[in-house]
Amino acid sequence: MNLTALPAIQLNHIAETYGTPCYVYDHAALVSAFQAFDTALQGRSHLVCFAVKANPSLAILNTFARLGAGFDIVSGGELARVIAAGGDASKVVFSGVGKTADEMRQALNYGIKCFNVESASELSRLNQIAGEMGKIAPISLRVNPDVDAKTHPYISTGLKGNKFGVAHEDALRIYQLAATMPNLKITGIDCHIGSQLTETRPFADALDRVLALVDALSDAGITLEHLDLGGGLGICYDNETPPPVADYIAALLQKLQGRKQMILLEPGRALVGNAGVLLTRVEYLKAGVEKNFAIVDAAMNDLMRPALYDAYHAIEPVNPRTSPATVYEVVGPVCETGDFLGHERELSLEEGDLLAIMSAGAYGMSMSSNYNTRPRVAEVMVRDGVATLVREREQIADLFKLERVLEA
Ligand SMILES: Cc1ncc(COP(=O)(O)O)c(C=O)c1O
Ligand SMILES: N[C@@H](CCCC[NH3+])C(=O)O
Repeated sequence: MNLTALPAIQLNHIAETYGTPCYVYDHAALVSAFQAFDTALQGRSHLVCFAVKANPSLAILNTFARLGAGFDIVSGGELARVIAAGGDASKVVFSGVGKTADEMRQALNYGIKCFNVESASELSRLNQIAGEMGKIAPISLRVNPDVDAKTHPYISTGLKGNKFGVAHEDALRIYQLAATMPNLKITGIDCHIGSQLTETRPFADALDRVLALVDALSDAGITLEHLDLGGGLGICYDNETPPPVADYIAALLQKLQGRKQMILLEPGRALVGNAGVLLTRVEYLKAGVEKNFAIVDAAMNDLMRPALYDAYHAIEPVNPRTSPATVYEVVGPVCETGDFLGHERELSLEEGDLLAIMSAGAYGMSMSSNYNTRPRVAEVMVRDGVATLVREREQIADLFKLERVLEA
């Protein structure tokens, strides 16, 4: 996202009206990111399932639902959000290695499109629960293709040693097992190899492995209605050069020529990452012995990606100054040395300045916490120049309203 998308005058106004820290989302950027996927898939039966974990804001889910999106969920909570936001349960796929019995019941009751099953044990549990409910559960197996996604190890999911999916070499056998289970219907195959991928190659390699399985399944008499190729397309945070959506999809479609199945994708970051910024104000400037610190009012609990993955987010002054820049560590008020938002940033700052932490629309608010008893921040969406508060800032009393002290 570049700051010209949301003019400084508007960001200043949002900060004054709703306070900081505050996430701000650009509706037009959300729409155009979704349309890039949808358009590239035109002419194929397809469903773009937004990965809710990237940003579960009701306003964002509702924006995508209106555009016809499906949703990739990983919990009963995410399913409830999709429904609350006006999403269509019949366009929901349910991923995740640890689905509980209650979550399975909830999803069966809503009539989701497909369970992306990640183990043989999960298959048995789902078969049993569907049977108890007198329902047939639509399933695909999430296959782990053992392909290196070439991304941060914490967010790589398609290698043999990862907990996700069933091993490629076990998949045929487990599909055959599924075919014997009376309360399951095999509808697809699923594969997701990791997040923030910046090359097409790992996607293409994974697809080759998936298609080899599709053919083996077909030879074994198991036909599929859809192929779910997961999410994972990266965005530019700094100087990465991920393929444009159209090129990434063209590379997949080239391999899918002659195949009739519906194509599902589960993008998260690519739909929301560059549609959001985190606004924060400089509280103090502090000259240390070795480093200068810009202490801002946002912290690792609001945006944990830098602390967790050493991830880079550009930091831009909303109202740039012309005075000479200083090199700052941009840090928050949390009591951890790992509480930083940016290292060695050249900025010209004064206390009270407003900063925008860029590319914060994905895995920002969704991974925020109340660490240090900090209320989660407000969220604002801008559509056609109008800013709307889509989530109120938490009140401190909210943070302990579920707690009790022991009686004396
Ligand atoms: C199963 C599954 N699908 C989709 C996604 C979305 O990934 P991304 O935000 O990288 O597109 C994830 C997260 O990596 C995931 O685990
Ligand atoms: N939370 C990660 C992405 C994880 C994807 C979840 N499967 C990030 O911020 O980059």
